[in-house]
Amino acid sequence: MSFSTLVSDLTSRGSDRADVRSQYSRARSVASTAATSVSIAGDISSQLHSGYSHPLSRAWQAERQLTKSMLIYPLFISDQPDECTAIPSLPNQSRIGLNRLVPFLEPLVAKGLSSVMLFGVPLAPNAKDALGTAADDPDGPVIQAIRILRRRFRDLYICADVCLCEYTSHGHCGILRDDGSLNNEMSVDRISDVAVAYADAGAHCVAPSDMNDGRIRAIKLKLTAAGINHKVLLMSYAAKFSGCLYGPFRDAAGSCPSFGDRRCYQLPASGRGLARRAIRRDIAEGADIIMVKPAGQYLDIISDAKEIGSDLPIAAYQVSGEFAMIHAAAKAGVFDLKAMVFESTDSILRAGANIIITYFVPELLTWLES
Ligand SMILES: NCc1[nH]cc(CCC(=O)O)c1CC(=O)O
Ligand SMILES: [Zn+2]
Ligand SMILES: [Zn+2]
Repeated sequence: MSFSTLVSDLTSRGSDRADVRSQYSRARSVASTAATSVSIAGDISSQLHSGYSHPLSRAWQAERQLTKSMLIYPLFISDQPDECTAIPSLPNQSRIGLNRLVPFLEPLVAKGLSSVMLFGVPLAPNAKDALGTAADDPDGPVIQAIRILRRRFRDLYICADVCLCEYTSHGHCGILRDDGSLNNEMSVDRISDVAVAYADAGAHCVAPSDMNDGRIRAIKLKLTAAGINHKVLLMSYAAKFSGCLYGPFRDAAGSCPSFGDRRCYQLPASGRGLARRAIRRDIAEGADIIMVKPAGQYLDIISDAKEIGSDLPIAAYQVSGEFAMIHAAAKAGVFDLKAMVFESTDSILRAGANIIITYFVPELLTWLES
């Protein structure tokens, strides 16, 4: 670090004057010793502070910069057509009914929104049962939303999350045996039917988040049998970790399990090897996109996914808990919201993702404008 960059670093960090003065004199004494002991010509490779305080020269350091086309915005579609209810644990996010969907999205599409991920929220009494029947109800929120969006927004890319937990009475991501454990075979059969129903309604991409073994292959086979495989991408939530970052989502979607937890089908936080196996397995089964979720706490897994799936797009889901944490910390004055959001998305891109699913999409569309 040269003397002048050290000083400009110190001043730009906003230290107060006295502080800067004392650090300045310390820097000067360091610099003067350095000047006598280091030959400038002999050690050029140690000089990394070559003037990147300018925003453009900072931007040039990035392998990839965030663009609007990398973003997918998650939406909670309610079965109550006129609903537009704020979700308390997810700042600025709402549950939206079918009648509110187009006016809600119009300004975002005008700002460059390119893709959404749909989650259905059945609120009607008796909407939930043991088989998650409402998941592929042709009049249900997801299938209807897909049809409306395809008709109204010609260029919008529509992804549909595929799972049963929003629709099952027990809140688990599949069909259960009498002893309460997941019946993998029945679950995969049901999940793959739901995926085909969403694809058939016009979803460009189906994204199974249930984690049942063998679902990627089953979905591919059924899409092929239905003659629509050529129209739809299959995005696998391949490396999905169980933890405490999904709480606000479960509030929003009403998908909290009524007993037990998701530990038998979601990965343990420490399970890097398991995640690598799941990524390899899902690629072998025919996944077109590999997703890692959550994002910020699992950057190494994103980088593993990029290495293992070097020929596939890699998506990262900055989940509800990450979003809520960043909001809460910004509100508490820990940092500036915008600066932190870009720091988080830069980290996700640096780790190797090229698609980011995040609740910050509306803000990012505004910030990426300038
Ligand atoms: N299969 C449900 C599902 N799909 C996406 C998320 C999490 C998204 C978020 O927290 O933002 C979850 C929650 C869960 O596994 O309980
Ligand atoms: Zn689920
Ligand atoms: Zn799930």
